[in-house]
Amino acid sequence: MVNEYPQALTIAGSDSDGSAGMQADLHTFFVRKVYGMSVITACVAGNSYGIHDSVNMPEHFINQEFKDLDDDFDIKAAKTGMLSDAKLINIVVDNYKKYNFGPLIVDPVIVTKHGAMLLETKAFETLKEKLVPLATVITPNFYEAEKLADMTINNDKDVEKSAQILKNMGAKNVIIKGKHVAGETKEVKDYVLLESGEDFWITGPYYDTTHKNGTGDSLSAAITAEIAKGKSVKEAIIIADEFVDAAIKNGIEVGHKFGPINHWAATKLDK
Ligand SMILES: Nc1ncnc2c1ncn2[C@@H]1O[C@H](COP(=O)(O)OP(=O)(O)O)[C@@H](O)[C@H]1O
Ligand SMILES: Cc1ncc(COP(=O)(O)OP(=O)(O)O)c(N)n1
Repeated sequence: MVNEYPQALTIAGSDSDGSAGMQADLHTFFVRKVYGMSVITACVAGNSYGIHDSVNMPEHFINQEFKDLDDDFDIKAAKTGMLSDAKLINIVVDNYKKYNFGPLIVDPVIVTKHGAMLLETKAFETLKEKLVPLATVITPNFYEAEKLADMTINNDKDVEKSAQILKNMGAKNVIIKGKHVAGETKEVKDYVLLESGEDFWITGPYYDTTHKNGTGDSLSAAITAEIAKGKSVKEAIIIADEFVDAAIKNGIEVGHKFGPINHWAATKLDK
């Protein structure tokens, strides 16, 4: 017997410790029951203590990855992650426009929660001009929203304003992940602004844990998986938020410092 599963793509960097980047995306695709494929843009060497080196993939190799996937598969949705610099953003944008891989979920990865820069500062303008307008959904964290909207965010009204700025740049739907500071935050709040103009906040408990690497990757990958299965953007965002909440709440003990979230914890939420 041959089973059919929707196919989804991550266009992202590889994270050697498996907690974030493409590995977190593929863990997420797997437990959300979509078949995951990858276009590797860069490779990061690191572990639970931090990131220690990275290299970008050559242009000809990335072009070949896109071509090979297009030649053979029926990808229903795709997401972007770490793109390192303006050159990689342009390569990805050109390939994405050339092929049909469905709705694009843009996780505008700039910096990890432990402070490692994954995108050159001088590439911010290219990200805004070239990639943001292609986004079916864009998923910045608080810091990324400030950088992309070019404003300081002090309160909920500012979060809403930054989402509208991203929408005006061409992103169809926006989710801004709330600010959270260990020891201070009691509740996490993500703000959603949909293409229709409908907007809402998703709130949940803050888990004080050192095991939360890859939360943003997993959220955007779960949105991608649910859209690949045919869910609406609104349904996909709500399911993905629940999924990441359960994966943070039930962490797994791997490594000696900052560890991963537990994608298995959330399989019971499968819908
Ligand atoms: N400690 C936490 N407790 C509960 N939810 C969290 C926690 N950290 C992140 N989240 C949630 O995980 C998702 C990803 O957010 P975030 O960690 O800010 O993204 P990023 O990894 O891009 O910085 C959001 O839905 C956010 O609300
Ligand atoms: C290769 C690679 N890509 C992305 C990240 C950052 O992942 P993200 O989920 O956005 O952020 P953290 O929750 O891990 O801070 C990464 N670390 N490596």
